[in-house]
Amino acid sequence: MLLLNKNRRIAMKVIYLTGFMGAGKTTVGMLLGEKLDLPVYDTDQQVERAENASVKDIFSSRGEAYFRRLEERVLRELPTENAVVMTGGGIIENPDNRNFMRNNGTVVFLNTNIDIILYRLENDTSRPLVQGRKREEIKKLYTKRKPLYEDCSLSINASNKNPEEIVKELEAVLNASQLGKTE
Ligand SMILES: Nc1ncnc2c1ncn2[C@@H]1O[C@H](COP(=O)(O)OP(=O)(O)OP(=O)(O)O)[C@@H](O)[C@H]1O
Ligand SMILES: O=C(O)C1=C[C@@H](O)[C@@H](O)[C@H](O)C1
Ligand SMILES: [Mg+2]
Repeated sequence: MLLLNKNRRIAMKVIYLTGFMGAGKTTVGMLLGEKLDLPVYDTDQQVERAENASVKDIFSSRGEAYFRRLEERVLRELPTENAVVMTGGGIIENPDNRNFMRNNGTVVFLNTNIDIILYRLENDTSRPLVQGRKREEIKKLYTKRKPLYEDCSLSINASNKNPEEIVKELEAVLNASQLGKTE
């Protein structure tokens, strides 16, 4: 049975949180993990741990392709049961990653309006794909990726809501989507 009530839970597939940079994956994921009493993992943090370097430094010293290979590897090394996994914003660009997440868990797209995201990212210096880029370029990347986020996921409207409201809605949607399913 896949139930989101921790008192009744036997086993649960991983909840993968996807979405653009700044969408709120880490904020919402931490809260969701707390509420469901599940461990949380963040693929960016796992990559950083594996390399003992920041995402920014990995991009600048080894390049994006190298980062993407590490990202693909850590995704596969993480638990595939009873966990919340927050993913890097670009993880869905790789179709193998989308299939992996779809096959191993419930994929949730945190759908946050691009204007809110741009506001949040305005003074960011930690995200290599934001730094030095014009708003229009970031918007273009978002537009290119949006169908990929939507492709594999349950979509949650995360704009103009506080993290608690998003988690509440997420729990309701996940419970509804899992009703009647048994394993
Ligand atoms: N629902 C929300 N309402 C208001 N602010 C939020 C909300 N969710 C997140 N934030 C704020 O937006 C910023 C980005 O959030 P967060 O780091 O959780 O995004 P992310 O999706 O994990 O980004 P990244 O892809 O870069 O890891 C943070 O400053 C966070 O406090
Ligand atoms: O959107 C992206 O491609 C990225 C998002 C971040 O989470 C990091 O994974 C990295 O900065 C790349
Ligand atoms: Mg994050």
